[in-house]
Amino acid sequence: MAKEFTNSPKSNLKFRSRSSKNGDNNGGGFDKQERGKMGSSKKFTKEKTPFRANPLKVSSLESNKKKFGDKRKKFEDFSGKSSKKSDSNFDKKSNKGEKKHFRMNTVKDSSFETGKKNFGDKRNNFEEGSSKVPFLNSEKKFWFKKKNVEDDSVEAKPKKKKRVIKIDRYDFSNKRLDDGNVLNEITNQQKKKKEEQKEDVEKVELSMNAQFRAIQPSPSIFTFVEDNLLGRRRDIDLRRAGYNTELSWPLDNIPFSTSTERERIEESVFRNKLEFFAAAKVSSSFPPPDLPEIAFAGRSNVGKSSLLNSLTRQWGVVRTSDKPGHTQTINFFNLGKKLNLVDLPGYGFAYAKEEVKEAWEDLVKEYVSTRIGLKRVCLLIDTKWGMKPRDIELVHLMERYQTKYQIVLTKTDTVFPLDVARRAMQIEETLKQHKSIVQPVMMVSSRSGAGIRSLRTALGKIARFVKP
Ligand SMILES: Nc1nc2c(ncn2[C@@H]2O[C@H](COP(=O)(O)OP(=O)(O)OP(=O)(O)O)[C@@H](O)[C@H]2O)c(=O)[nH]1
Ligand SMILES: [Mg+2]
Repeated sequence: MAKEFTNSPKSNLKFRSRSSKNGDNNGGGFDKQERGKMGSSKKFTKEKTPFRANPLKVSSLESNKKKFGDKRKKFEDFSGKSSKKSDSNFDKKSNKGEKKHFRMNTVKDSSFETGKKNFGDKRNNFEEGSSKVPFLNSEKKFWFKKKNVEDDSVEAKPKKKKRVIKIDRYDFSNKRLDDGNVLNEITNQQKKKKEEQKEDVEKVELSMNAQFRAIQPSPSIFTFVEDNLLGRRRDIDLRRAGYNTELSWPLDNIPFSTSTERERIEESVFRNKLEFFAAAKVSSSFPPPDLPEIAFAGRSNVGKSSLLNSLTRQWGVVRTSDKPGHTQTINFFNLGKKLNLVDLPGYGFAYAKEEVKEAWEDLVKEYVSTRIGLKRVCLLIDTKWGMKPRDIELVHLMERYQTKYQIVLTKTDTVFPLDVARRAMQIEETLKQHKSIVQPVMMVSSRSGAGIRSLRTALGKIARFVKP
């Protein structure tokens, strides 16, 4: 049904409140639908006692009326046909006896005219037969049709491919660095890398361990280990073998021990009194080479000084310490005017400045390569860790200068007997091509005294062939 908007106070208020609710700005509160209706069939009638909410609107209406009112009258008078048309359009209310009409919008009016041309007689027919608004109906139909056509076209058209954007996870050039996610990604990647590196290191270590475990010691080495009670042993095993386990090693300071003590020193040369007689920081302060010398070389803390004490059973003559780098000079000891024992400063890890350590190393190298009267260098290797690059470096140096050297595995009491045998086997295998090496590899523990007797025997031979 065609609605009528009268300027009655009630209707006006209603209208305003609805438009303001919707927040619509279409022509001072008219929504689109209402406008369409208005353009097609609605009339704005002016009541006798109008109430105008908006004085501006009223003034504009009045001015419109002034502008077009007279012209329209003239036009109606001039052409009856056109006036009829205009009546059918605008003067629908004329049937109800209202006198004055005015247009709200001239543009709408013209569009209405064109609409009328298009729909022409049909509309008139409809108006006669039906009370519904024909233009609206036709518009609705048109809209439905349009929708259907759109649906068809959607079905007919091939589906558009989705645009896939590939993102490079490692490309941060286009991202803000202060973005938390990006930072998280970076830290995650760094963590992953570190873990991978750790795994790689572990793999290498594992493979080295696996290689070590695969070593099969020769029967001669293994029997030597067992005979000398080398390696970590239970007290009961040591007692059964005749050792007095109640004697701690510093108390075992008896050069001429009897069977009731731990072990008798059979090699006479080592029963002699051990006397310190020279220390050298530079090669120029080395003492004259009167007696044959046996030097003890090796990394810091490997147990050089302890071995000297253990060999002679004269604890305290050679100072020892659990702090690496304790011995900082080349110390010369005389043993019964038959043999000189030389305690060398350690190389590698030590609590000392780099320059100082380098100076020690150079001094040791100079000593082992140039010292006249040096009969043997005992190269001490920690049984647990094996040979390190600095040890190999020294070996090469001694090979070059044809200095006789013998490998002595120390601290054998810290590992299992089988591992002692494996380590000895491993070193023998790696150095078997070398010419200046004196076989076999010796294995000792200054703490338990295991293997010391065998080392005395091996070193005692050097003193025996020395002419007085
Ligand atoms: N378990 C065990 N510990 C030992 C053995 N020999 C030495 N040690 C210990 O190893 C540490 C270092 O001993 P040192 O004789 O001073 O070693 P070093 O090679 O002279 O050390 P630097 O003088 O620094 O080159 C000391 O705490 C000793 O008690 C051993 O056979 N077994
Ligand atoms: Mg020392």
